[in-house]
Amino acid sequence: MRYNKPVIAVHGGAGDWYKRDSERALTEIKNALERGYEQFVNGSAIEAVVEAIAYMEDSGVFDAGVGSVKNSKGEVEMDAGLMHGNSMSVGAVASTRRKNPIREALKVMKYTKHVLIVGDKGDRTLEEIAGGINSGDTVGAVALDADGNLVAGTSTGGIAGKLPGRVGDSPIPGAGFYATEKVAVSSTGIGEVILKVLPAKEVDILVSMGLSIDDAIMGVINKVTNRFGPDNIGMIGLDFRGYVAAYFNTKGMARGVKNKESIKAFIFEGEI
Ligand SMILES: NC(=O)C[C@H](N)C(=O)O
Repeated sequence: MRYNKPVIAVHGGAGDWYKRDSERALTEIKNALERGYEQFVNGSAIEAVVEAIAYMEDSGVFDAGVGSVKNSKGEVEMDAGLMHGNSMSVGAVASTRRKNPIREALKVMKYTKHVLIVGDKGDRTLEEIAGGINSGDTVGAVALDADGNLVAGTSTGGIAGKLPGRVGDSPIPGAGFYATEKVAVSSTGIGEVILKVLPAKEVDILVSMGLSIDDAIMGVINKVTNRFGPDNIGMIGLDFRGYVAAYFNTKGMARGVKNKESIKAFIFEGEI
C-alpha cells in the first residue's frame, strides 16, 4: 500500500504470536510508531527509526533491549544495525550488553569509520565515544522522511539458548537490514537461515530490476520457504515512493505503519 511521506513502518518480530500477549504487543507497536513519527518534526528518518526501535527495546514485550532472550549461559547479548540509504552509511553492534543497542549502532555510524563493533571490547570502545546520544522478538523499523531519506534498522536479543558469542543476521547489512536511495528493509526470523539468503540485499536487487517492493518481499519470503521450509522469516520494507510491504512465513509478525493520515497495527492477517 502507498503512503504519503513522511512515513514509518515497524515490526516487533516474526514468530508464534499465539502464545504471547498480542494485545499488549499491538499497543506497543502503535506507541513505537507514534514515538518514531514525532521525530519527523525536527529530525530525519534516522531519528525516526532510532527512536521507534529504542522504544521497542525499552518496552520489554519484544526480544530486543530489556526483553531480550538469554543465551545458553543465561546471559543477554544483543545485536543491532542501522543504514541510511542515500549515503549508504552503516553502523552496527554485535554481542553488546549496552542498554540500547540501536543507539550504539547510531554511534558507530556517526562517530567511527567502521561498520560493525562487537563484544566486550567493542562495548568499552562505545563507552568512550562521546556524542551526547546516550541519554519478546527482534524489532525493526524503516522510515522515509519529507526529504526522501530512506533508513532501515533492526535490533535483537537473538535466539533463545544461543551459544555465547553467537551473532545472527540483525547486525549484518544485506541480511537483517538494508537501505539504498530506493528501498529500506528490515528482517526478522532465524538468523542462521537469514544469513545464508541475505534477503534484505535480495529485495534491493529485485527492486532495482523493476519489481515492486511488495512483489520483491513476497518473492524472497517464498524463496526462503521453498528452500528452508516455513517458520523462519519475516520482513518489512518501504520504497522511495512510500509503498510499504510486509510478509512472513511464520504464524504471525507484529507490525505497523504510520503517516499523517493513518496508523495501523497487526500481528496476524492485515495489510499495512
Ligand atoms: N527474533 C529474531 O528475529 C532473531 C534474529 N533474527 C536472530 O537470529 O538473531
